[in-house]
Amino acid sequence: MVEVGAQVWVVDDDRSVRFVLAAALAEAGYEVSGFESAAAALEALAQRPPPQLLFTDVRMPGEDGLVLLERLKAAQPQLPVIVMSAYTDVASTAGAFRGGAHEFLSKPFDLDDAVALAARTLRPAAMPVAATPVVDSTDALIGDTPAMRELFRAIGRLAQAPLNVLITGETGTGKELVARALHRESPRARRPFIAMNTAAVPSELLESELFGHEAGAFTGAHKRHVGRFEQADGGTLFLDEIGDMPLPLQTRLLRVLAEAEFFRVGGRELIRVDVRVVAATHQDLDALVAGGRFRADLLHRLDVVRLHLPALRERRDDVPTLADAFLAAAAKRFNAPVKRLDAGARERLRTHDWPGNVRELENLCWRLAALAPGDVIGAGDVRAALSPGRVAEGGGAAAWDNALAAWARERLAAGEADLHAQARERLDQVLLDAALEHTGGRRSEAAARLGLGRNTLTRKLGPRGSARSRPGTR
Ligand SMILES: Nc1ncnc2c1ncn2[C@@H]1O[C@H](COP(=O)(O)OP(=O)(O)OP(=O)(O)O)[C@@H](O)[C@H]1O
Repeated sequence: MVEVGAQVWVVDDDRSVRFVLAAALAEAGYEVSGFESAAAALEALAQRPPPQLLFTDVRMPGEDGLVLLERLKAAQPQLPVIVMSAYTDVASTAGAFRGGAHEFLSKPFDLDDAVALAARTLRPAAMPVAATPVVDSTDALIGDTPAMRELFRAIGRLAQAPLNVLITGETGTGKELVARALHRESPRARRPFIAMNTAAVPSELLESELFGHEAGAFTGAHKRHVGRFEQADGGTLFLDEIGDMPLPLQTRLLRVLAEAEFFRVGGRELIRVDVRVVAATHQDLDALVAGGRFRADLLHRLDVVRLHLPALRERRDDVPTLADAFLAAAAKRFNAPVKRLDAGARERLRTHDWPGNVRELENLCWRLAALAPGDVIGAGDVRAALSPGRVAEGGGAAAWDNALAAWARERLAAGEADLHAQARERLDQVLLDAALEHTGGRRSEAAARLGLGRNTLTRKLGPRGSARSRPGTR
């Protein structure tokens, strides 16, 4: 039942917003008063009974809507406040929810939605939200499409709640950035954010990575190691690629999540932790559960709330904005003037399919910033940078392509026939050497980093393998 006759206040310096919202609410049966500033609303509050619901804009001359929210929450903690703003970034939505906003309404909004929201709000009692210190925002999530605005609202709201969150979405859609935003805007912001990519750690090391081990717990464990759970105490643990977690470890993780305590590997001391777990995956976990490869009970525990990140091709209007931001970041890093995209380039970017999502776009922009001649980037430059073989990864890809093409041309000119086999062998060698160097000779880790099985890596290493890996390493 809508509480008809309830008092609703609308605070906005924009007369037309005030007018149309007040009219729509009045038509729905509410008693509406409009105010053009925070000061006017506060003054009225000192003189008459408070309303049952208040809508406020954020940016207004004088004190802004968030200050008004703060004052209202101090004076009338139970009064639900709906914050309206054209700025739907995470910092704004989180700021509003942190200040105790009941809801966040992105402008421009549909009047019917606003009225429905008022009705919903006035039905049950409003939920008070704990206040926390404001934290600076970095790693801004960019996006202005409806899907992203919805996501930002959800992040703002969820950051305050001590719930586990599961983030789904294709590779490169920004899952880690969302996890960081959830942490940054949460009451845990001053404690650590610890990330672990399940797929990047060899399965035999995962348990000790997560829970730590005591000295001598297994061969090679010379010193006590504090696991990620302990490192994240009081903060947030981000478990990326959770779908890759082996079943036995899923069982252990489930137990730890249920009990908030565990033993280090080989340890006797019971470790208690207070950790919020945010997990992410690009896989369909429900399908993995159906196939018996992921525990249903673990999924339920991680998936208290699910945030889905749309693929970039589902929000094409964000592409030019993201591209501008990446070009600006690249220019800053190169200490060079910012390159601009002309209309053709923007359209070419918008219509690309982006299998690698935002990461692919980011890499492309860095290539364009480094390689496109001139300060204005045209459709031709974009097309060249998008040409096959250059799409997915890495700022050095263009140089690599050029070197490979030169090599191929040379061999073809020399009349050679089995170029592909030769190229593959070189590719394997270069990748393996780089990965082994990176991991200090640890083969399992090198294989995981390359996305190869350990047996495949050993096969590729061939006879040279035994000479290369260090004694005692795995
Ligand atoms: N909305 C966004 N605004 C700005 N940058 C973004 C956005 N989404 C993603 N990025 C950038 O794209 C890159 C990939 O993002 P991120 O690592 O969060 O993706 P992911 O979904 O976790 O990828 P994966 O599944 O491969 O781990 C990062 O450099 C990130 O900063």
